[in-house]
Formats: sequence, C-alpha cells, structure tokens
Amino acid sequence: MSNKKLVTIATRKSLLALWQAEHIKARLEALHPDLQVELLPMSTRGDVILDTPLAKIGGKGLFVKELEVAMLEGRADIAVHSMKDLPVEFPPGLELYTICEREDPTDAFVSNTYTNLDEMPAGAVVGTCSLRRRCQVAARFPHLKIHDLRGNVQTRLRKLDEGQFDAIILATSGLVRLELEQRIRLRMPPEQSLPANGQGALGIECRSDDSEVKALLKPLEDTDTRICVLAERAMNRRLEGGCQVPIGAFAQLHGDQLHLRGLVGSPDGSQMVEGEIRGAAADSESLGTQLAEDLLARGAGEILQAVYQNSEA
Ligand SMILES: NCc1[nH]cc(CCC(=O)O)c1CC(=O)O
Repeated sequence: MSNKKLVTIATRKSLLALWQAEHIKARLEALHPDLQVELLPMSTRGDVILDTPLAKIGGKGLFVKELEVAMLEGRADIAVHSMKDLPVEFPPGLELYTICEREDPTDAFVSNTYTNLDEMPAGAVVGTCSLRRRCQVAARFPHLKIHDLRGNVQTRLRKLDEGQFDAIILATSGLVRLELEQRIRLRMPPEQSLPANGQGALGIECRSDDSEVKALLKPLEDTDTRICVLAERAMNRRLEGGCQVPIGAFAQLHGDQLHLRGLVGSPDGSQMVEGEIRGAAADSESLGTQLAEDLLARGAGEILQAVYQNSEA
C-alpha cells in the first residue's frame, strides 16, 4: 500500500496535450518524491468538431470547458494548457496559478519543397487554420494562396505530405515537443509571423482554494515567462480578442525592459495594423493595454468588428 499523495491532471487526448500533461507529471514527480500524478484524458467539444473552421464555432474555451468541469467536480485537480488556447477569464472557483518556462514561441514554416515563404512561386498553396497566420501571409506574400487546414499536428503534417498544400505553418513548440523538429524548414522571425499571445508557454489551472496543490505547483513557475505572457494577454484582453482572432502579440524581456509587439489584421491581409511598445517589465500588463489602445486608435477595432460579424454569419 502506498500512501503517496495523488494529483490528477485533466487533459485532452491529442498527442500534444498528452505530451504536455506527461511533461508536467514528470516535473512534479521529480520535484516531490512522495507525489503520484495520474492523467485523466478527456474529449472536448473542440476535439469533436473537426470540419468547421474554428473561427466559425466561436472558439472561447472550446478546448477547456470539460477539463474545468472535471476540476470543479473534484475528478481532477489540475489542467495543463497551452497558454495561447486559454480564454482570458476563468470560471469562479478556478484560476490560472502557474505559468511555466516558455519553449520557442515562433511559428514554424514546414514544407517538403521550399525552405521559406520567400521562395514560393505565385499560386503556391499555404495551409493554416489560424486567422493570425493567414492575415500575415496574405499581407506579406499576396501572390500565394491560403487554404484552411485543421486537425491536430499529425493530421496537418499528413495533409501536407499528401500534397494538399505546398507548405504549412505550425507552432514551433508543438513540433519540438512531439520530436518533429526535423520537419521545421524555418523558425519564422517575428517580423514575418508575429506569434499568438502565450504561444509556446504552458499554464496550469487549479481550484482557487486548493492550497495543497498550489504548494506543489509553486516551483514550476517561471517569472520571466509570466511577465511576457501577461503583457501579451493584457493586449488581447483590451482588444476583446478570443483565441481565434487575427491578433499577434509577442513580448521579450531584455533585462528589466519589456519589448512588446502587436498586430491586428483582416484575414485577407488587406488591412494590418502593427505596433510596438517598450517599458519597465514591472508594468507589463499596463504596457499590453497601452499597446492595444494604440492599435485601436489606428483602426484595429473596425478590423476586428468585421471579423466577428463574418464569423457569426
Ligand atoms: N492552435 C493549436 C495549438 N495550441 C497550442 C499549440 C502548440 C504551441 C503552443 O504551445 O503554443 C498548437 C498547435 C499550433 O498552433 O500549431
């Protein structure tokens, strides 16, 4: 009989989600020898609806609701999330307690033919399901075609290999975690593809009143990542952006100075508002809000309004 303390992680069943949950399980068990961590794999609505562009099924919390119910009902204690998929608000009783060290935040260019978007000829087809990636490719490479690409990382790579696309764009971090790094032709610089808020970072959600679990999670916290991700999320929140929006937000720390870049665009690339701000890391959230206000003053609100109206149709 073992009387180890048990912590249960609610997780989606995709390979990436399972990898992320296993990763946190391994880190927690290494930190706390008396702890046993189990996974509770679950399906979410976002995993079930596979054939509709995500923007059309109204993405807020699409991949997290079932996990949150499991925590509230006590069937699980924590959930491990990709920060970029997380809604801004949490249900009463739950909170985002830990933000872990960020993996490479860039987007990855993946192709069996080309090494870079610059090389692709007119009419070549790029696959992505993200409005943010679509808008940036369309604005910077107007001669390329962009087609929707959904599914988990393995499905997307299979569709590329079957020849449905000449290139696809995925998060670098997801490919690295799944040991698919060799598929990456280029880690795209932020000037070419500004990442989504939170991209590459994992967050851990738990019950607000669970001080025992919080004590176990505490050593997983990464302060620098938190500062950057909070700036990015504050920008998104001020823009009232959900998780499926043509918004890029990317912060970097240089000592105690934060550099935050932001972008809002129309999915067809015809309009794009870009901006940046620098300031003290201690003011990260306020820098995010200020940059959002700068973008709004330059037309970002009208662009987003048009996107939301289209996705309700
Ligand atoms: N939108 C899906 C999603 N959510 C999180 C990741 C992995 C990257 C991360 O940890 O931010 C991905 C895959 C992708 O965008 O290619």
